[in-house]
Amino acid sequence: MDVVRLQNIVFSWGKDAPLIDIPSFSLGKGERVFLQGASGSGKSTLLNLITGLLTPEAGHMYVNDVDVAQLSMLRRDRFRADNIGFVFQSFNLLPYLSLLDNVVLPCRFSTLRKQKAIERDGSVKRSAQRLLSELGLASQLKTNQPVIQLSVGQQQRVAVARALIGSPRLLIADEPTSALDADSRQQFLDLLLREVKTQNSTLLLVSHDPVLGERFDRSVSLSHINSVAVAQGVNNAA
Ligand SMILES: Nc1ncnc2c1ncn2[C@@H]1O[C@H](COP(=O)(O)OP(=O)(O)OP(=O)(O)O)[C@@H](O)[C@H]1O
Repeated sequence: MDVVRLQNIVFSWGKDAPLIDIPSFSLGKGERVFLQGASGSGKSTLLNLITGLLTPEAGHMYVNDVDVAQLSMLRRDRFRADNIGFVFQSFNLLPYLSLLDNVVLPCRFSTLRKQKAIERDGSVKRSAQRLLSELGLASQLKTNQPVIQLSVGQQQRVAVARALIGSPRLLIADEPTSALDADSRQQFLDLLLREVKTQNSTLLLVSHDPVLGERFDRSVSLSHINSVAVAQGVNNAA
């Protein structure tokens, strides 16, 4: 079964010519896909379309067989909270909350993820503790300090635990390794790929670092799936 299926998706920013025109693109259940492309080619825009933060002008955007673009904004927000975990370049953690409080947040917004966390670990708190321990943050968990006191690499792992709690079917990661050095990048990827596999979630990760692509089930270049040629882009993903 496909977790994500795009059909004839067209999107433009304002009155500009289309940036995205994708006849067909899909992600299978449990598949881990690396997305690369020139700077400015529309990778982040595509991720925002898949998550329903942006609405296409035409086409169908199915996530778990639900056409996200057809949902009202309220239902889209609920659908996103239930089904999609995010890891952003800037983490988007709440700096003065503890690591545990940051990780449990998605379960406050999604009853489905809360139920799944409870089914798996007995409680949301225990699920957050398990993920943080598996991600190497057991000692930080004991002091449960505000995330602002953690290193960049540690904050990144908190962001991964938050994205994974309640086993969302789809994980979206936009340049999640850009703040890390080469060794830390590989370690971070080890953790992310392992956890995603354990949960049988589908992963779509965007990065400019083509070396990381070797670790994925499939590597996709946006220019290969997008009919629009973006001339102004600087191809730093070659
Ligand atoms: N909010 C916005 N309003 C108008 N145009 C936008 C907006 N966000 C992005 N764009 C434009 O869409 C194009 C694609 O941007 P996007 O961020 O999706 O590219 P990207 O491939 O993720 O780039 P990068 O690799 O540099 O992060 C750019 O020309 C950008 O200026």
